[in-house]
Amino acid sequence: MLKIKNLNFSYNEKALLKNIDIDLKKQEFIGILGPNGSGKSTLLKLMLQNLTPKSGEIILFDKNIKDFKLKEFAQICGFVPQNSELRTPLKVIDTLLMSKYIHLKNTFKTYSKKDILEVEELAKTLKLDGFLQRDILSLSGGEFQKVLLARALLKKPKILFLDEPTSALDLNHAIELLSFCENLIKKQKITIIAILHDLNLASLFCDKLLFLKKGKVQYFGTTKELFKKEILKEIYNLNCEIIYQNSKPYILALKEIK
Ligand SMILES: Nc1ncnc2c1ncn2[C@@H]1O[C@H](COP(=O)(O)OP(=O)(O)OP(=O)(O)O)[C@@H](O)[C@H]1O
Repeated sequence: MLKIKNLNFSYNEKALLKNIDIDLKKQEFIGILGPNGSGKSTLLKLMLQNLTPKSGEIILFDKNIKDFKLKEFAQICGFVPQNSELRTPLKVIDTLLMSKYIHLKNTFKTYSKKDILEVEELAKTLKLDGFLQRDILSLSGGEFQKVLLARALLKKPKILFLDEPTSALDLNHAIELLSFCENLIKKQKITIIAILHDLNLASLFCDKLLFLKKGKVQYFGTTKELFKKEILKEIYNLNCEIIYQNSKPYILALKEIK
């Protein structure tokens, strides 16, 4: 579904992403993990064509992403950023309706009753219905993050890219949001590619993990394959114990004893 072939990227003269080769299957929940500064967001930006590789190819549904028409690419790929550039004082309902703009055939036409119903229905599912008339700038971090998710989903994307989607959420809301995303894989047959920092949330939700370190794909596999003490030490310099619960591995981080 998404293949990356020998991709290299640098912001300046120093190479950042080096010889990235990835082959991702559709309808999976893929987690991109790795230490701060390892290149996770940069890799996501390259997949979304916000950056251009120095060399290599990104192939989506058998087509090089640079050969997609911009509108088609924007329809296929939904993106939930870490911190949105949305700084305009807009109502939540207007922010959400704007994401339907991409589906309007005639851009002079306005939104239909069906669009408004769809927005209201999704808002209800995400427990955002009480916020539709609020200014987006007045929302809490967690509420705002859910608006960004709703905005991405209204485009009905085939792939949903999430950049630390739970960073502003407490554990209960994080699990709620990721469970909602997980259900989308089954119900709407989408693929999810998410940057996550929380290893235990990754264990709960991800089918596969990609561990980046210093701009290289160090490991790609399931949590059962990758959640090993030596691998986590190598990637994060983390001392930990691995605990199994319902056949899923969880990480118990340890403070180093000197
Ligand atoms: N526009 C830029 N110009 C120069 N360097 C950049 C730019 N954006 C990011 N970098 C650098 O590239 C490296 C990788 O950044 P990136 O944001 O991809 O890492 P990350 O793995 O997502 O980190 P984090 O977990 O901290 O969010 C970092 O050293 C960062 O400082």
